[in-house]
Amino acid sequence: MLQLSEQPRMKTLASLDDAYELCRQITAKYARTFYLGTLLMPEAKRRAIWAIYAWCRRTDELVDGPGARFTTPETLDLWEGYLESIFAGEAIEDTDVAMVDTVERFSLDIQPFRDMISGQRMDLYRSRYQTFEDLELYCYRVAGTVGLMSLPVMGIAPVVRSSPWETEEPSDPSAEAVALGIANQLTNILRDVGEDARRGRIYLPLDELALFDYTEEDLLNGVVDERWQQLMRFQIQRARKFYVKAEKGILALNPDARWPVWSATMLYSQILDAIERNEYDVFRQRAVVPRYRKMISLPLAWLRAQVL
Ligand SMILES: CC(C)=CCC/C(C)=C/CC/C(C)=C/CC/C(C)=C/[C@@H]1[C@@H](COP(=O)(O)OP(=O)(O)O)[C@]1(C)CC/C=C(\C)CC/C=C(\C)CCC=C(C)C
Ligand SMILES: Nc1ncnc2c1ncn2[C@@H]1O[C@H](COP(=O)(O)OP(=O)(O)OP(=O)(O)O)[C@@H](O)[C@H]1O
Ligand SMILES: [Mn+2]
Repeated sequence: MLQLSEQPRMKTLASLDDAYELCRQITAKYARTFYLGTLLMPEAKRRAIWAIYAWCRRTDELVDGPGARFTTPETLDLWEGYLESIFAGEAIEDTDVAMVDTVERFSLDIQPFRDMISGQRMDLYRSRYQTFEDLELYCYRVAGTVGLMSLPVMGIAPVVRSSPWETEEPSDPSAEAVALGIANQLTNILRDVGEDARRGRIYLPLDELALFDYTEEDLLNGVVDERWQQLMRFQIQRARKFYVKAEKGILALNPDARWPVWSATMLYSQILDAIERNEYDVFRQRAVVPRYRKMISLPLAWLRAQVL
């Protein structure tokens, strides 16, 4: 459970190596899908991603973790104050020591971090989304921001391959990084519909439920029928469009970041396939990607990173 220290400046902080080690441990413990991806990165980038992950995880825990019931808007104000300190070069807690270093090394921008906190604020007062526009804003804040935070660490390739006869839109790495975060978050939402419903939360847009003649009550009761399956097909199709947009951005990344990002993308998007295999029952079974599928994804991602 995250506890904000009350007299932060009184204690001795971790060394830089110990702080990064702590961030690695947090990532290994919680990021079942992404940790594998980070292991494929060069050391300096991998450490920075662990520091960012640990900060994101701690932010998420404030509203989603075991101590969440003690979190108020004031807790998030305090957390935002800690963030400002990190960007001013001053660590308050042990893992911040790694963040201060990462922020300086990769010249990170504070705005996506602030935006993530405002996304967590939404979770404090909101448990319903009327339209996809509302939901997309939430997804940008809690996950699209991760793309913007990670992009300077991953790095953009010096030369982006393109040809004069190219008719496609040019790549916009920031927008594509945001798209990957949104794709992941939509996947996460679809996988966790049942778990969230048990906490009284519905992330799927209510106007889209209505479009398929499916009610909030149906969802809270875990009804799986033709209406639900149609609704889920629609949601999965939309999430896949975000992955397609994101894939273009991977090509623009520095070559040493492409394999890990391809891996994370392929691993995470396969959760959608698992939902389909479960015939859209996200209430009684958790959609998981089998180990053997994860294992074959890594060499496949490597190949894509070489040729795409
Ligand atoms: C290699 C890689 C993809 C690294 C990014 C790792 C990172 C810094 C992740 C932070 C995740 C985090 C704790 C976010 C807080 C809010 C939250 C919980 C969002 C959901 C993540 C799911 O994590 P979870 O721990 O629940 O995972 P499990 O399902 O339990 O396995 C999210 C769904 C959001 C994750 C969003 C991303 C990883 C965005 C990735 C985008 C990029 C790396 C940009 C790449 C650049 C281009 C141009 C495409
Ligand atoms: N503080 C914690 N201590 C121990 N285990 C935890 C803690 N927080 C989460 N977990 C476990 O880590 C796993 C990943 O968490 P899960 O994906 O369900 O939540 P989340 O990532 O916070 O959700 P979301 O991505 O929707 O915000 C879960 O199996 C959960 O039991
Ligand atoms: Mn999780």
